Amino acid sequence: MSSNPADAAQCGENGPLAGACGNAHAKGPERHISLRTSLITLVLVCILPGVAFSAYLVYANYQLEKQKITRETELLAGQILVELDRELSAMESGLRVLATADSLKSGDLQRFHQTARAALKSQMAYNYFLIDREGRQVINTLRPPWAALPATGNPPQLEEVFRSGKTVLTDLFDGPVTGKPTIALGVPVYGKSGEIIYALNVGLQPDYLTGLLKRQALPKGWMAAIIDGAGTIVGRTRDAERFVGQKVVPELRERLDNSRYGSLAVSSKEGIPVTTAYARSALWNWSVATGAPKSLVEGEMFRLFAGIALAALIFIVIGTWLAVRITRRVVSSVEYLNDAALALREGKPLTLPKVQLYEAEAVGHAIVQASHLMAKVHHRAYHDPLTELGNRSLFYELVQHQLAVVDRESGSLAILAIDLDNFKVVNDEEGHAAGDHLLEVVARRIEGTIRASDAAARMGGDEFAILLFDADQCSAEETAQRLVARLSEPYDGVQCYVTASIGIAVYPAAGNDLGELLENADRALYAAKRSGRNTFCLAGCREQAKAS
Ligand SMILES: Nc1nc2c(ncn2[C@@H]2O[C@H](COP(=O)(O)OP(=O)(O)OP(=O)(O)O)[C@@H](O)[C@H]2O)c(=O)[nH]1
Repeated sequence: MSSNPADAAQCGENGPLAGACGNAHAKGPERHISLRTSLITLVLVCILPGVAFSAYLVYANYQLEKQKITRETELLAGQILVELDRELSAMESGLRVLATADSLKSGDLQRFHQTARAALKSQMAYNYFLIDREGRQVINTLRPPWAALPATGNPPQLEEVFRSGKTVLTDLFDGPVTGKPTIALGVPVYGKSGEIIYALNVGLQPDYLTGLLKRQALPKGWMAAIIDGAGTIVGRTRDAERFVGQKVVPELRERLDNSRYGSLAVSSKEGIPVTTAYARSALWNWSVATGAPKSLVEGEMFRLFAGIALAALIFIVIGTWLAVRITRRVVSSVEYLNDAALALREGKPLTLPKVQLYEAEAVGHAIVQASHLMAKVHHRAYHDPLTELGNRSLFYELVQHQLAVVDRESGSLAILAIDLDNFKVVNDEEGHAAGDHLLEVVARRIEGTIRASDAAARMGGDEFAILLFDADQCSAEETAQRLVARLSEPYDGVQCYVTASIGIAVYPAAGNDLGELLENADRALYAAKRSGRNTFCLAGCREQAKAS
């Protein structure tokens, strides 16, 4: 309890939870956090690290996936390049065999035309054409052997065949006969004396290279392209018609010029961000590039992030909802318990407070038990154990209280002081038990004689007192008259004749406060005794007793 009555009063006025006030005073100002805030914090503390860790795992997985995809694009670029090299090498071998045809060496170009056309059927080649040392086409399987052929328009790269005698793979150029984009693979044709007399070339269409790419097992959404030595796209898995003949994006071009293989993040010709890998052939100076859209990996990551965010949101909503429910339960239980604890001071037995928590229920039971104990103590403090009437303390409190009411409402009240006559004789002659019994009967007779709204008390020994509410002199005297008569009636089991004397004090005539009223009532009582007992006397009236 607070040592300062003012503080205690203040605590009492602070509402149902004022019980906590005492501690706050004892320990000084403390930081108070509501249960709801604490529980919501708990929910967040439990959920957020899990969310952060999950997000980290998703991000780490994304990085791994990115590395994996980079490796796979590199691997795929290498595989396609091997395939391309193999195809071109096979084509070169066929071309070299064709270059040794007797008809070429003997100069029978018409017969060679037939041989070449026949060879077309077994090759993926578009056409064969023969160029002499002056760069003129002398045979083209796209034209009859006697037809005139363009004297110019062949790619200068093919001149290298005559210079070095090596196989040459040209970049993309517009075929002088068809006017269509073409690639040529040329080998030397040696004459009888061992000099290079022609360059025999096979023409390839970009469709052939695109077809080669499409035969590869590319994961869904991926793309691949074949790039010539000038950085021009010569085959492409996606939108080949649109992009074949165009240069690759500058970033890739730069990388192709500087390294044989590698990877980079770049946007494709369509503007799609792709993880790109490239590999340049050691044989032909051509490259293969493969690309995996970043959205495949990032989309998966964003889907996972969205899933985590949604799950976290659901957990937070459920956790908060539970926290609010638990808070309500705890707070309502604490309020009920607090109300019950405050009601203890009234000294009335309580019923179990309405609590929703098992732990609070145990406290509630303890409070109920305490209330029963308090009620007993309270009853004992204010009641006479023998007669069960109120005792002196209760009587004084009642009179004090009623005097305040009467003053406010300009009413009246009367006090009757009663003392049994010759009661000692009962004790002496019939024993203490008989005396006790008689006192109990006297109490019941007093209660039966006054109004239910009046109050009777045993002041001690054989003395009783009565507070008559709203009583004036006349009604007080009538009541005293009835009491004297009732108490003088015989008592079962008691031989002695017992009567009672009564002193009456009417407020305000007989005194202004409790002390004066009691004193005057006692005086009147002794006046009644002096006037012969078994009668009553009004305070302030000189022994004007009325015999019953
Ligand atoms: N049986 C019993 N006797 C009590 C109790 N309390 C007091 N007494 C007795 O009650 C008597 C009261 O004394 P008095 O009032 O002087 O006796 P009285 O015979 O009534 O005398 P008057 O009032 O002058 O008529 C005493 O003998 C006490 O011992 C009680 O609780 N039980």
